[in-house]
Amino acid sequence: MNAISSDAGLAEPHLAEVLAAVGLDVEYVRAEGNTLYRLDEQQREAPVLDFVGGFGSLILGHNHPEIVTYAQDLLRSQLPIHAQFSRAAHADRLASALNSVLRRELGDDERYFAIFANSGAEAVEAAVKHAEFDRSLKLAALSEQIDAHVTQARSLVQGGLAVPADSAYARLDEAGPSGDPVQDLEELIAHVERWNAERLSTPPLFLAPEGAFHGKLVGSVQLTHNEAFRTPFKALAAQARFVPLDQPEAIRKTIDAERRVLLDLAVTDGAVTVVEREFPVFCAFVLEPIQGEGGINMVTREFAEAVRSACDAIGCPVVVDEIQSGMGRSGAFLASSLIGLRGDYYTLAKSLGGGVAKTSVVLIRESRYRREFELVHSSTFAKDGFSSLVALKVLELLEADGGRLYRVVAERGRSLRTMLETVRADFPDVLKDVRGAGLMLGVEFQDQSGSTAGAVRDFARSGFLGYAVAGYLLRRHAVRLFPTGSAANTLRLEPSVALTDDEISQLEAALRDVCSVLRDQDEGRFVGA
Ligand SMILES: Cc1ncc(COP(=O)(O)O)c(C/N=C/c2cc(O)cc(-c3ccccn3)n2)c1O
Repeated sequence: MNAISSDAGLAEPHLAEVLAAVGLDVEYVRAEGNTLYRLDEQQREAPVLDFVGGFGSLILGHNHPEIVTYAQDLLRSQLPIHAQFSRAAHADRLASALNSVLRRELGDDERYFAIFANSGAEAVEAAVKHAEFDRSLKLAALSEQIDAHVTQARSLVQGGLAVPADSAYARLDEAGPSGDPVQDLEELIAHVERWNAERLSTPPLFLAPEGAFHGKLVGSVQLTHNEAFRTPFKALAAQARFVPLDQPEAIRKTIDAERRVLLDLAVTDGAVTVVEREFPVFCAFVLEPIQGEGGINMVTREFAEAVRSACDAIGCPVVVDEIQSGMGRSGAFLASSLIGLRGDYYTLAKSLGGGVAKTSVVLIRESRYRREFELVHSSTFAKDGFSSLVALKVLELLEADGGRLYRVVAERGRSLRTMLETVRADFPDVLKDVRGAGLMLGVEFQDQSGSTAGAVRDFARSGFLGYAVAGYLLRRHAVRLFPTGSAANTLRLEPSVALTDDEISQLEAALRDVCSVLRDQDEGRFVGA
């Protein structure tokens, strides 16, 4: 491994340089289950135990035999993969199957409408677009109500049946009635229309927890907390207000701080008054029940209840992003069901494609769904026959035998977590925390900025310790883990449900070794080949 050094005043190393420097830039030639294969110096296949798991895309593992065989049979059958503007029977069946799973998991019969896409971020974009479509229709209805009230007030004043109330003049900062109630009302109406026009032109806001990751496309990247990903593109899309995951009370404070009203006219007992109507500033609250890219952070039941309560109070939809935590990875189909969080929208992707197809979906509960949205949103490849049928097969495997695989995920997750906790207990000076649920776990390493091992110190100070540790584990133990851009000291573990005790033991030996090297501050071993 080539150490990197920011002490020498070199420009900050880029991730690609770091991956190469620590030996992570490996080409893999085959994959199955939890194993990737590289070629060694003799061009022979060498196994690598993979805990990255496609960043949560492989709950069934690499190239699951039933999925691969099914995909091969589909292609041989010459099924229509792209037959847009026809009855998308396979996508409809997939939507129906997803509804059955949600009905089972959520325990109620409300229907969810499916909008399919091709990637996780695209599903989030569709969710954001639908939420804004819904907000814009609400605003249009509110504006129509206000226009009707203005017309009514104008008719009554012109008919001598009403006059502006004294309190109305306070809005105009005027001494009082001019003697011409018709003229006074017109001034009042002009004030109301100016006020409302200014607010109606205000872009919406989103709410998301600190540490959020929802993709890197134009709209979704503004819901991603990592400033390096988000701030260069701020000008392109509506902004989010981020709330700390450990401060549920911050949600209402943030909402209150952004409160806006529209002005309306009311006529009571012949007096025209100005009344305030809530302006829907927030378009949606978007959150992951278990933050992945943010470093495996759990949303608590308390935070979930605060989100639901605050959003219900302002009529704002809750978008539960299960793109990484869903599809059984937590030990339930939806990780949010483990904390009692009921979404108005759910996004799914990654493992929905079974490790061989690319597909995603946003599911919107019927009471929130705007059917007109389908006329303004589409995608060439979404709902394609191949991906829809593969996703159906994935659901069939997950739901088989009364959800046996979810129970296996929970049991394998307990075994993996027990091992990680044991290693952390033996190396408290090296491992800081173990977090997560099911087979979505994270191990946070202690800061090593003060290490006497120069390379360890440099990597830690450059924010690349996690990648350096990952490089050591790959080079020395043929075990593959990664940190994420937003939590560089936390290695994430997202293996498939096929995880074996031997694979857990192999990981344990690797972790104990690297923890010993860090505890001993043994630079030679850390950077060795
Ligand atoms: C909750 C959630 N919502 C939307 C998305 C976006 O999905 P797409 O990537 O399919 O567009 C993701 C995709 N996750 C990507 C991801 C998740 C993660 O935990 C780490 C890394 C990553 C990628 C490269 C280097 C290091 N880390 N990438 C997600 O996890």
